[in-house]
Amino acid sequence: MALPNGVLLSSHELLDAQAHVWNHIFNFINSMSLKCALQLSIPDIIHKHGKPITFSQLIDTLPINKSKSPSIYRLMRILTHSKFFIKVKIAETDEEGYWLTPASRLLLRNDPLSVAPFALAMLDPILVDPWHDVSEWFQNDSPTSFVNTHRRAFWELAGDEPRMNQFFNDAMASDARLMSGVLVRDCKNVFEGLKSMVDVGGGTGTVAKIIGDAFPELKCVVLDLPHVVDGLEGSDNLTFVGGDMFESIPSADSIFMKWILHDWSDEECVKILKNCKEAIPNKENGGKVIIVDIIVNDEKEDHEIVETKLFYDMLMMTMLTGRERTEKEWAKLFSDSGFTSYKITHVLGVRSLIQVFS
Ligand SMILES: C[S@@+](CC[C@H](N)C(=O)[O-])C[C@H]1O[C@@H](n2cnc3c(N)ncnc32)[C@H](O)[C@@H]1O
Ligand SMILES: O=c1cc(-c2ccc(O)c(O)c2)oc2c(O)c(O)ccc12
Repeated sequence: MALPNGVLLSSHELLDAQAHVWNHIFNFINSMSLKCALQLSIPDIIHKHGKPITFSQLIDTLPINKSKSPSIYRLMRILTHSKFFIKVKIAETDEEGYWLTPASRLLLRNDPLSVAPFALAMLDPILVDPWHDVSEWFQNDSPTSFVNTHRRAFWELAGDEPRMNQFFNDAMASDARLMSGVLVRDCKNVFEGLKSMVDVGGGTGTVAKIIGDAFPELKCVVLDLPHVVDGLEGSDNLTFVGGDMFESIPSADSIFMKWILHDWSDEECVKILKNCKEAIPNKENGGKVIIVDIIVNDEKEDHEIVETKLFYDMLMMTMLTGRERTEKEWAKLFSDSGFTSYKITHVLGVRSLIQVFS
């Protein structure tokens, strides 16, 4: 069979191509099915049930119009296919029931590590609408597609929409809990021996509290915008400072930045990193910047991991002026800011830990 441009394809190739296109057209159905299950609290219902739940038990518990029950079967079928639920045999009755997978355990609402707030924030129309206008953004002079759609920057809108602000802060805090647990468990050596650390853009201090508790000798300072840290209480080894990382960063022998640099352009990152360098006065004594962020590496990695990183890159492009970077691009930022060496540790899933030295 020939395509209009004369390329010859077998029937098999043609049908595969069609399936590939359809799969991509409907990719959003994965996201929206997930959103629907979260809004109906299906993971929580199964968790509360304490053992695999049969279809009829699930229907009895769900707050739905019961005439729609057969459609729940279809929702559960696609979410089982995408590994959010599994079907298992229930020993006593020989019936089948739905049970949670590691992915849906992360969607339980009251779990400290819950990704549910992040999912609900990212799938809210406010954050989905700008995706419809990306091509328009390419053609005009708006800084981001988000600004093009909403006429104001992300933070300005978060300030006016309490629902968005709450979702976003909860989303950041749950990731911070998940990640700091892994950091103090698997990356102890990175923090051992440090006397002071500033968590730049550390939000409400979730990471600093967990690291500070694991290393009581370490004095932690959280620097964030005044409206974020105003009124927050510190502790023996934790203080909050309201300020602007583009102006100056308090002095310490180490600086920590999680999920900061990917929000910003190269020029902005160099400004922040130069301020970090200024803040570390005692360069002989092991001063360093500790970065937790994505490194794009499209050659050696699993397809799903690479795709997730590229999703993040598009997210940063659409919502903010940031980007995800390859190791080479990171190295250039470090040398442009006056640092001499860096060391990468890959222990944090999609993200990496980078230590940067003066
Ligand atoms: C993506 S969040 C990351 C929060 C935290 N590091 C985490 O990973 O959970 C970015 C943070 O940077 C803060 N931020 C934005 N602009 C800033 C500035 N100019 N100076 C200091 N902090 C800033 C925001 O308030 C927000 O808390
Ligand atoms: O939607 C997002 C928005 C922001 C964000 C907005 C304004 C800022 O001034 C800032 O510093 C960060 O950051 C994100 C992020 O870091 C993620 O990993 C995922 C999503 C987002």
